[in-house]
Amino acid sequence: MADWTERYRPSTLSEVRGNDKARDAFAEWARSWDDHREAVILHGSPGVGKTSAAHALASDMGWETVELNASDQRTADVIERFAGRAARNATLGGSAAGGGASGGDTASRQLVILDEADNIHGNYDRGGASAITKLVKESGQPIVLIANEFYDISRGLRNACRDIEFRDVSARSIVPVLRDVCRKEGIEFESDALQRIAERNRGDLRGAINDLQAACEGRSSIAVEDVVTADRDKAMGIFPFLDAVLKEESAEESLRSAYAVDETPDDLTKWIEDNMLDVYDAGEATRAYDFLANADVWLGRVRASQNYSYWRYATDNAAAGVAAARDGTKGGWTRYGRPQFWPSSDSTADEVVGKIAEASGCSVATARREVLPFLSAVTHHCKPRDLTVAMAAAYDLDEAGVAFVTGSGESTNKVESIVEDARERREERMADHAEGAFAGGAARADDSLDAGDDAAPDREGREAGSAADGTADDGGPNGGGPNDRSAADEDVDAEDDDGQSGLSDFV
Ligand SMILES: Nc1ncnc2c1ncn2[C@@H]1O[C@H](COP(=O)(O)OP(=O)(O)OP(=O)(O)O)[C@@H](O)[C@H]1O
Repeated sequence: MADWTERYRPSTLSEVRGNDKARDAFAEWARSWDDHREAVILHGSPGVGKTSAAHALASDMGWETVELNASDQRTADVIERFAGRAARNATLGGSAAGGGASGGDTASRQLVILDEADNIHGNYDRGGASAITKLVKESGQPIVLIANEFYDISRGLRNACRDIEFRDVSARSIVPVLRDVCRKEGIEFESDALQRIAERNRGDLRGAINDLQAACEGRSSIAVEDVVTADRDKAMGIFPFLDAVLKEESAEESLRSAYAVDETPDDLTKWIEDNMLDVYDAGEATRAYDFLANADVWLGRVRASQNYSYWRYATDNAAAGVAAARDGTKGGWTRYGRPQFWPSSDSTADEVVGKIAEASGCSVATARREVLPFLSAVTHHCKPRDLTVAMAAAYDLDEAGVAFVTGSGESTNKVESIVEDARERREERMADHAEGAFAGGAARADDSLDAGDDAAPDREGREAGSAADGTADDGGPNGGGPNDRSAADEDVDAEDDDGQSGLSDFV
C-alpha cells in the first residue's frame, strides 16, 4: 500500500492545513524574494507540513526544487555549485538555467530546500554551519531551511535568515484532513475514531495520517475499537526496532519506533551500539559513533542530574541519529546479539557516587565526573591496597562498590579482604571518635600511614578536617584529623615527597 502521507502531500500552499499565518508569511517571502533575497527558516515540530509547504510553494510559483540535507557534508559543495551557476546566469543577463524557460528571472528559479538545518553541528562536518551561512548569504537562489528546533541552528545562520514558525496542527484541523483521506480511499469511518487518532498524535499531521493508514490496513471501514487495537499493537520488539534503525527507517521513523519499544533509552542505546557494526560500513559507523557519543553524554546527564527529560535527546541521537548516519536502506537478515548488560552496575555506580558526594560534600555530578574516574584510575592501575582500603572506609563501600570502582571481580578474596579491613578501620575510627580522638588521634594517623609506601595520599590529614563530615574528618581516607599533623609529621613528610595526590585534592 502506497504511503498515504506521500499520496496526500499538499500540492499547493492552500492545501497546507492549520498554519494559515505561517503559510501567508511564507508566500509573501517568496513573492518579494527579488527585493530582499533572504533565505527563510521554517521551523516547528515534525509532521506539521514544513517540507510540504516548501514544495507546494515552489509549485505555486512555478519554481523547480532541489532538496538537500543540510547536515550532509556534501551539501555545502552542492550549494556552492548552485551559487556559482546562479552568479554566472546573472552575468548572462538572467537567462534561464534550467534550459529553455523563458519569461524572466522568476521562472528560472530553483528553490533550494535544506532539510535538517538544526542538525548541522554535532555532526561530522564541523565547518558545515559556517559554510552554509556563507552560502545562504551569497546564493543567487531562494533557500528554505527546515528545522525542528530553531535554537539548535547556529546563531550566525539564524541571524542571516528570516524565520517562520509552524505550530503544531490542532486536533480540530487534523480531523478534516483525515476525513478527506478516508473519503478518497473509500473508507467508512466513525468520527470518534478520527478524533482519537487526531488527539493522540498531538499536533503531528504526518503521524495522524500514518496512524490512520495503519488502522485502515485491510479494512473498508474503521470504528473506535480498531483505533484502540492499533494503539495496543504499537508496542515494538527490540529486533524489529534494530532493523528499523539500522536498515529501514528514516531518522524520524526510527525515533517514533524508539518510543514504541519498551526499553529505557540506556538499554536501547546499548542494543544499537552493540549491533551497529554488524550492519554499517566504516563511513556510516563513523558518523553513527558521533551520535552514539552524544547519546552517551545525555545518558550521563540523566544519571548525574536525575533529570529524565534529557532522555529524549539520548533517544534522538541513538535512534534518529544512527538512522541518519546510514546511506539509504539495507536488506538482509542479521543475527543481532544481546548486549552485555552489567547487572546492577548502574545502581552500584549511583550508590557509590552518592556516598562519595555525601562524604566529600561535593555534588553528585562532581563525584561522578571527577572523583570517581580518579579513584578508579588510581585503584585500578596502581593497585595500592592501603589506599583502596582507605577509600572503602571513607566512603563506606561494600564489595560491589569496591569492585565497581577498582574494576575487579566482586567476589574475589582481595575485594572481600579490603572491605573487611575497611570495616575494621571504620569501627576503630568510630571508637576513637567516641573517645574524643579529635584531640589526640596521632595513633590513628600513624595507623593509616604505616602502609604509606603503597602510595597513601598525604593531604587528607590537613584538609579532611575542614572539608568533611564525621566520616572523613575523623580519619579521612588515610586517617588523621587536623591535630594529628604534628604527631604524624615524620610519616606525612615522607609521603609528601612522593608527590601522590590525595583524594580530597579532587573534591
Ligand atoms: N499542514 C499540513 N497540511 C496537510 N498535510 C500535512 C500537513 N502537515 C503534514 N502533512 C502531511 O504529513 C506529511 C509530512 O509532512 P511534512 O514532511 O511536510 O512535515 P514536516 O513538518 O516537514 O516534518 P519534518 O520536520 O519531519 O520534515 C505530508 O506529506 C502530508 O501528508
